[in-house]
Amino acid sequence: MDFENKKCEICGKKAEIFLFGKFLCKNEKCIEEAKKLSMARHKFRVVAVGSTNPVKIEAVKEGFEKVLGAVEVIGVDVDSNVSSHPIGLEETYLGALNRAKNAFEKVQCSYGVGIEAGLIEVGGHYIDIHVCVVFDGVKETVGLSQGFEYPKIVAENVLKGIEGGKTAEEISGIKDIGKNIGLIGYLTDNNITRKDLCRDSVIMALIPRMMKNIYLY
Ligand SMILES: O=P(O)(O)OP(=O)(O)OP(=O)(O)OC[C@H]1O[C@@H](n2cnc3c(O)ncnc32)[C@H](O)[C@@H]1O
Ligand SMILES: [Mg+2]
Repeated sequence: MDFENKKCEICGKKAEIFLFGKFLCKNEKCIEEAKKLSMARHKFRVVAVGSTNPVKIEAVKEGFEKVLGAVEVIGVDVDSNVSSHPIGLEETYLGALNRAKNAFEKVQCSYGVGIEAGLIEVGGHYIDIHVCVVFDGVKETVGLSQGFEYPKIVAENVLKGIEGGKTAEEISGIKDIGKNIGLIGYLTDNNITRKDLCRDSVIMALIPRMMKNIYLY
């Protein structure tokens, strides 16, 4: 980036860095001021989630607040236009993208967000992964969660067309497990919950939207 003749947008001295969407000198006070101004820009924004699953809605709220600041999150029932338990990264991504775009169309919002859990196979192991897509009406950004290996019976049932959540309920004895701690919560004694996986995927999808990164994407 060319800093020739560029002035710090806070104090007017020679600019040496580009941060929070501003040319800045390296003075701590200027950097702090620019950070405050950039956060102030992210006042209440409406974010529409393409799901009514409380785990996903809460995860989107926490992920956005961690990265972009205060938001109002609304969950809406939309079609993913993929199977109920997608297999393969491509189909899972498509489900998340469709949810994000459909939610964006349904609600007057700044961002539409889709989170889709899918099953990916690697080396004969079946991994549960969450894909998040954030759509702003023009471009989408994408992120993935940590993945964990599904117990064999769960993976086999998904391949037979039985949603993972159903088998997960049988294994754990927890009704609607996909709408609370998730199979991952049961398997890890709540050290990691499904909300954590969903929130991670949201934060990953927001990296390209952080002020300091925008010009890199
Ligand atoms: O209402 P939606 O948004 O569809 O919420 P969902 O829980 O069905 O979420 P997905 O469609 O994205 O998930 C596809 C399937 O994967 C299951 N699933 C994924 N991760 C899970 C977990 O950690 N615990 C239980 N089920 C899980 C989920 O229950 C679904 O049957
Ligand atoms: Mg579902």
